Amino acid sequence: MGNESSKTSNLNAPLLSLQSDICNNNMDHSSSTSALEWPEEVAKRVKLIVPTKYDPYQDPENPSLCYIRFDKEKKKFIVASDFDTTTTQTILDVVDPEDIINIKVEIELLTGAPTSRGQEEHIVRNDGEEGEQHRATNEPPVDTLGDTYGRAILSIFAYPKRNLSEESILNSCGMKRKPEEPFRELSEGTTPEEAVKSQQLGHRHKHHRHFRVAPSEDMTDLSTLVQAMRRIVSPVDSTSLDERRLLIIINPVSGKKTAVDVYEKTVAPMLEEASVSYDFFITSYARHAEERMHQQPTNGELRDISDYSGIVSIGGDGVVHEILQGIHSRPDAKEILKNLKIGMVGAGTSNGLSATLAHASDEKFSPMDSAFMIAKGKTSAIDLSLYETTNKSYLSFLTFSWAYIADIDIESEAIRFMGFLRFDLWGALRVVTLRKYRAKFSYLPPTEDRSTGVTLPPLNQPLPTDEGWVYCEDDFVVFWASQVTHAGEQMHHSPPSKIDDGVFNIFIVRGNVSRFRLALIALTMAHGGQVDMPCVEFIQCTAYRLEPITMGSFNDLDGEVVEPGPIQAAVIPGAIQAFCNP
Ligand SMILES: Nc1ncnc2c1ncn2[C@@H]1O[C@H](COP(=O)(O)OP(=O)(O)OP(=O)(O)O)[C@@H](O)[C@H]1O
Repeated sequence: MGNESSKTSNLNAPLLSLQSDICNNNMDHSSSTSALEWPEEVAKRVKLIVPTKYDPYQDPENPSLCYIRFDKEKKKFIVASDFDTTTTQTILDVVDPEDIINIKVEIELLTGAPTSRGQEEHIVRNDGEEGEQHRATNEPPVDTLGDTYGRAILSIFAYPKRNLSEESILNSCGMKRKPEEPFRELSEGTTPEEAVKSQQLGHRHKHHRHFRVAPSEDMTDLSTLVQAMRRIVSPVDSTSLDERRLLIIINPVSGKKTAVDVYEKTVAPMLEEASVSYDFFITSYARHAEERMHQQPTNGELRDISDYSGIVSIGGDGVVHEILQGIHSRPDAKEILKNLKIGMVGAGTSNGLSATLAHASDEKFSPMDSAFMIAKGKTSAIDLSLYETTNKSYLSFLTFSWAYIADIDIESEAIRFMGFLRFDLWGALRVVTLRKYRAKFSYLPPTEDRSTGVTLPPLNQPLPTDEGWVYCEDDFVVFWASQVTHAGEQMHHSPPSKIDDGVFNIFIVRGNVSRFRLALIALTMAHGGQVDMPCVEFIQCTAYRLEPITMGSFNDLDGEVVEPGPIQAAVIPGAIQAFCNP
């Protein structure tokens, strides 16, 4: 367990002459109103050199200048040749603050006499992008090292959605990147809602911007500008970015065994760009992640998880399940849940939590899109639930299934090598060999106030008769209780669910269903098409108890087999924060 590695990004090390406030992240996030306060006069004074990719023919001895302004109405940063929006100007670039994970001032070190050129004298570049080279350092930006001197680079680390080429970013905001063209309003017939919607498509991809700052005696303006930009980029993140420290848990055997690759190529580089510190470890055996959650001795080489602001898993839902059971076993579980944030980068077979968080945030499902949400740092409360079987209790985040779905999930383990296809094949088999299971099912419908959870009597004691509980006994084919919309990246099985609605949505098909109808339901449930079909019910409740009469199925909690027999559950509303942006 001692094989944990630590990464603390130092890319934001303070520049001597710029004062640490340019580079540190101690931002005042106290109110979203202050987030939109834009230092217009200061921004006019910060002159940037137009990158050669925008103007390849400019004179390097006398380069053109540009400025960053903030369009409050459209909520976009605009890089333009002029500040005056009423006169002719060139819009060079438009950057959506929502796409930005960090803004830094870095120093490019050069040798030789300072000139306005210097492109051919660059030293190192740290992000592997095309364009002018630079590197982050805490060296001073003046000539203090013999013939070495530095110049400031303003870097914007952004991940717009893939379908937006540079041109279409501009178009979606109604601004074309034509030289000498005045600022344009949204093109005819395009509503602001449509422009926003057009950005809700596509995967994210890396599109960073680097601007050389024109030499200036006074760097305070640059500091003020960067801080204002940062406030707009993350106005409500109460955790200072400096305080963020994540524990990344990687399951190398999840799904197609890509988790280590996903970490190295996608997650680690993005966290470093976002200046997030983190420790990571690769699991060596089943339940390794669960063990890691146990309290660490204070003198040990590992940090206790209470020292982290968040835990991120790279793998499947099984790792998240382990993480939650590990936390659940601690005496300080309540405190941990209150303070910890969780994130998931799906690299397993199903990836239900990751797909649900992406869906709730209008993001696509992919490692890059999930890593973006984690690096961006926005969080929202999600519900968890407490399940109890005869001898054990569990913290759950995803689904409980019994009968048809549990049989498919657990029995198809035998053909695990087939990936997600295993569920389709086993599903078809189970339609042919249809099984019905009898059970007593009791549930508590939600009331107006869902902010506090329900406390249930022990499983061996009767439920109250006078508090609105509904009781039934029936044959069931499908019994699938969810707190998430997706049980997997290709399984949008519970469209009525919301991550923080304080209820279970229980998808039920009773024993009177025909094979043909069940086949239709099975074919459509991957995209939620079963919702309005005959024989399909969605029951909302804040707590329930299931007492199987026909034995033989599995109790499948979050994709893991738990103790068979009677089971009961209650929602824990908004129990933990998750990295997402609903
Ligand atoms: N190093 C390891 N060797 C063997 N098993 C491991 C190791 N690390 C974790 N595990 C186990 O692997 C199991 C499956 O992991 P995980 O859920 O990440 O992948 P998956 O089953 O492919 O995805 P999903 O749960 O989304 O369907 C977990 O139950 C966990 O206990």
